Amino acid sequence: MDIAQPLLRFDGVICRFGDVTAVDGVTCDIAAGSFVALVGASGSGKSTLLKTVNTLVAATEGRVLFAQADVRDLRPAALRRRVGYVFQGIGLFPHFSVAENIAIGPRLAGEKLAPSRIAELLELVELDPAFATRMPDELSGGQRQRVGVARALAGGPELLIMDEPFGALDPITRDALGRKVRELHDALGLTTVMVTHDMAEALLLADRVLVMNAGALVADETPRALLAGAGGAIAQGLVAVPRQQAERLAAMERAP
Ligand SMILES: Nc1ncnc2c1ncn2[C@@H]1O[C@H](COP(=O)(O)OP(=O)(O)OP(=O)(O)O)[C@@H](O)[C@H]1O
Repeated sequence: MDIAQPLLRFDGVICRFGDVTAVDGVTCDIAAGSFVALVGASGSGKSTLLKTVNTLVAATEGRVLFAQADVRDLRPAALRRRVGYVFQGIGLFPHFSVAENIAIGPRLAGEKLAPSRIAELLELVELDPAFATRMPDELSGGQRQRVGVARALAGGPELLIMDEPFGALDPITRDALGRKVRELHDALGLTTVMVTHDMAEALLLADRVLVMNAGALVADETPRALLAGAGGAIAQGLVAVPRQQAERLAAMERAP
């Protein structure tokens, strides 16, 4: 692939649902190999924008290009294979085993995953391969999310898109899984776009942070630039939350 070309391009994307304009003209390139966090207030259009990538939502206007092809022109099976996703509300199939859940994408594309590949995927997300035969309700929330990540990686995707993947987890599991995903991103040479409500998570995991407000992109900065004050008032309002928490904790430590 031409390295000058982005892996993902949002080109004037607008998404309307009746009277609501959820995404209001987003234009942005995402380079291969980058880890991008998408943040912003509830209802700002993050999930909708992400869903245009795997065509769960169709752009009303504009285009989404994946490796220079309009996603609407790609065969769904090919798109599913090349774009792994972990989405809020799209959990594991409860009546399928862990192995069957992980293998579902390739199976829909007519390919059977070997047990050794399933074991390898479980090991990638630090689960014992013996989990393959378990049912989802026999797993903790964190383990289920790990299986969700393994499922997203099963087709050997180039792009990983994640919508609040760690939202329902306790802070320690959330931190561990976030680091694991960043490690997998680096090791597998992925391109990752992750929606998160947690600015600290975005700053710590991503190379680049996109901030949405009322359907529009209002900031596009590196974590370092955001911490140095860049990005404007909305971005800085989000950065202030973890910064003030850290300052309050530091003040408590200093207090007699
Ligand atoms: N299928 C839909 N039908 C109608 N309106 C929708 C639909 N999906 C999203 N919306 C609306 O579009 C706007 C943006 O929603 P979206 O879920 O993209 O925001 P978000 O930034 O991801 O929010 P959150 O952080 O709460 O998940 C909201 O006003 C929402 O109600």
